[in-house]
Amino acid sequence: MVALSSPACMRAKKTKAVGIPVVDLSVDKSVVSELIVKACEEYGIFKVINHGIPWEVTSRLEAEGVRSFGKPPGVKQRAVPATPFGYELASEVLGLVAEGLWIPDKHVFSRQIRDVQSDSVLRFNHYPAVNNQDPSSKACKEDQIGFGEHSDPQILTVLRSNNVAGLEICLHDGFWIPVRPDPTQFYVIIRDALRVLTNDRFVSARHMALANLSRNSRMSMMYFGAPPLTGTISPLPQFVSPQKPRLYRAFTWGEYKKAAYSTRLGDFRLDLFKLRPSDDILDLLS
Ligand SMILES: O=C(O)CCC(=O)C(=O)O
Ligand SMILES: [Fe+2]
Repeated sequence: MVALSSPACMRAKKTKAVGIPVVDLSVDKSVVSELIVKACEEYGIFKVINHGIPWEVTSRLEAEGVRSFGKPPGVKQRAVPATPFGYELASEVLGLVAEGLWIPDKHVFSRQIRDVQSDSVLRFNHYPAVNNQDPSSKACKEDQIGFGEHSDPQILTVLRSNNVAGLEICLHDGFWIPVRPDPTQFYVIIRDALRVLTNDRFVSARHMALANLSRNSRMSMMYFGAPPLTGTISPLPQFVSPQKPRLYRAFTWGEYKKAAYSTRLGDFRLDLFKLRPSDDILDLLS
């Protein structure tokens, strides 16, 4: 399946040489948690190293993914129930996020994905190798989009790809930067629900994947950490003040998921849940 981009992303893309933050999980917790918070505020994405996930686990899962796809052409996606891949790492990162934000309840975020009813999934994307195309061709990049511009709706993503490039991230200032593939490490991407919980203190990075321009196929796997369908997503009191009024009404993950599936990939779905100055906050909270 090819996920087409919305017209909004057909504008010219700018790129700049900026590195994505790297977080070493083996160093002192207070240092790591501070770095993670900074990365979530400024980029909405970071790379984790020294994560403790054995290489055999990742490569076995990738081999399963490759087997499950077969060979027909086109970008394909396959979602399966979340396995331990990504789950432990996501929980650890969310604990560190709470610590870095000085929230006394260290499980305030990780609880959302640890619930037995959690709606988390594991997804494989496959971008087949290109055999008949000159990879250096000057074709417009927008014609080569494999997975269009979007932000992910859940809490956070743990992404790992093989050694073939394709993922790009949009920074605050509208610059797009390529995310260098690193099969031994993981990227963590902040998603819309975590952005809402922090009342926009964190950014949910818009990203896309280019169609494969390489002679090797690209395989990415992503753990999407999500709350249960009935789980409430609402700015936490710590992030709301007279200076920073509440930006969103409370909604359930089920509601947001429905909105995500009934809008186009590139739409800014959070706008549907934004409070307007005329909204009566007391009505919305009751
Ligand atoms: O395949 C990739 O690298 C990214 C795909 C993606 O953003 C998604 O599946 O949500
Ligand atoms: Fe995504």
